[in-house]
Amino acid sequence: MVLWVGTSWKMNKTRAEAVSFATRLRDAAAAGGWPGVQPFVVPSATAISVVRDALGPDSPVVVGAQNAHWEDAGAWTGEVSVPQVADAGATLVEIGHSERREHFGETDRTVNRKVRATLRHGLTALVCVGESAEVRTAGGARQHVLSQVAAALDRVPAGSGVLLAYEPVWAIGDRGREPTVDEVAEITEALDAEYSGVASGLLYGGSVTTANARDLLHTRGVTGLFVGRSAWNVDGYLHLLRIATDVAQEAGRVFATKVPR
Ligand SMILES: O=C(CO)COP(=O)(O)O
Repeated sequence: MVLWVGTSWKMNKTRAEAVSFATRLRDAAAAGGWPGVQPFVVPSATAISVVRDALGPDSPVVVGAQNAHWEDAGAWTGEVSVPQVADAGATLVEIGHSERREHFGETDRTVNRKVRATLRHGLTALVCVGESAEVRTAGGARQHVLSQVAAALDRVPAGSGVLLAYEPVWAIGDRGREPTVDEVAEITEALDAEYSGVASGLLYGGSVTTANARDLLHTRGVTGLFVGRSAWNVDGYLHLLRIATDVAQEAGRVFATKVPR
């Protein structure tokens, strides 16, 4: 068991900015790294290959893609496929982020197709789920998230290399509200009870900061963090990785000291 701590850069960073971030990460990894923590970065598709190269061949840092189509190739203008992002150096694909569900028509069905395509090619699928403010206010958060995960994992066997990220829509981004630990635990506990045998990690995402990361990592069911704004600056990300390393080494948690890419 490791703590997965990563960042999606969303639609940010030129290749030069991405390389400069990755170079600092490479140097920090060489200086001792983060025992018990699995770092990952999810650049725009344009920067996947330069980030992979800048990290170097033996880097412990996983590189991901923010999206990939369910078909391997074909007439799908504007899309990228799993084999294409793998060719660029990604070993993980983020699927079903709420911004993609809201703005780009992602549904539980397309999420499931993308998960299965990702696993078919041997990449890790990072499946994002989470309820809107309206659903939470109406008392349906737990049921909503459980049904999103059930749909995403339809016909996905246990131990396939799936990570889940619980990202409540109301907590994400500039207009997001920081959650309480109890709000997160209500969902992560339920996901842990239902899916700990299927998913190899359960991350929390949405308004994570260096101030709340420790508490979130101690929240029941949570085994990682998926971070936007607080990790877009490499110093912020390195700070979060140090916090996670401390949590990983605290008594009561047993983590591997070196994990494969
Ligand atoms: O969407 C997120 C990660 O996927 C979280 O974004 P923020 O950390 O900026 O709220």
